[in-house]
Amino acid sequence: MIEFRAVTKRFGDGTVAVDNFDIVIPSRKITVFVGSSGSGKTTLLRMINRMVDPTGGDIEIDGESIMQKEPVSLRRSIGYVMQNSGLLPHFKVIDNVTTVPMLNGVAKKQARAQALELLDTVGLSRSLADRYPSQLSGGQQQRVGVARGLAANPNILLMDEPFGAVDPIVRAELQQETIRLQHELDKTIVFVTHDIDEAFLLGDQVVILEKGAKIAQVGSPNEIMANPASEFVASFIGTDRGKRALSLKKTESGTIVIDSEGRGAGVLVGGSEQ
Ligand SMILES: Nc1ncnc2c1ncn2[C@@H]1O[C@H](COP(=O)(O)OP(=O)(O)OP(=O)(O)O)[C@@H](O)[C@H]1O
Repeated sequence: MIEFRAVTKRFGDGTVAVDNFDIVIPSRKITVFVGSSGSGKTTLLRMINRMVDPTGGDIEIDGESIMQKEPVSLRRSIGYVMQNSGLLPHFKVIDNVTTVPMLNGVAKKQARAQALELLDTVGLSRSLADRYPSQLSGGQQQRVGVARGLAANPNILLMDEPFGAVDPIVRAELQQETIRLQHELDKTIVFVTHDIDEAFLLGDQVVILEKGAKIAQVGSPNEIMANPASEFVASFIGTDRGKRALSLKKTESGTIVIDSEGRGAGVLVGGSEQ
């Protein structure tokens, strides 16, 4: 469990990126921070592994304050996957994946064997191990980024807009892979996105943020969709329009579900129409 308690981050120029933020992030689930640009998502994520230190409040991992931990070893014990994969361009795939375990003292041979297994885990062929990042597609690079994030076998995986730069089809694949990996590996994943559809697809817990990381609503996707806490949330998640604003329409051949534009979206199965 990760707990933020009254966490504030004021940068040197006076910008308050995070203002008095509280949340409990449960273990072995996916928590998604979602909000528009500048709402403080990345700052929140980076405070968990002390890439950024809070200026107020405290963050605990399993009851221990991270401020008591040595930043470099903390960072190496938590996986981090960023947009554009963040791979080292002059390192082969295999060396990108083995870097952190070897810094942690794992012998090279063992680190390489584990890295090849991780390529299997993230759905990449082992034949790509000796390529350089520039010789991979964007989606493959992101998979290597995930393998690298998992390399030190962390309990916690931080993912910062990891699929923002890939095309929609590959993105959908990578989203499904993330769900599969979480089920298989049982990690605590904290995921940042500005895409509410991605947040609802991946999140067990979704945290909708406004400027200053003010929580507009926190809950499961179903809770938020069924009961948006404010007009801001309703508008952000789109329950007032498009494919999430569904209604029933009786037609001569039966009742169908339509979206806000009147397009057929499906039928109700197994439930009451009332
Ligand atoms: N090093 C810094 N110095 C000063 N201000 C910063 C710094 N890093 C971030 N900020 C500011 O803090 C606020 C939150 O930034 P942050 O990157 O956390 O937002 P975000 O929600 O992740 O945005 P995006 O989706 O665009 O990445 C913004 O106003 C940003 O300009």
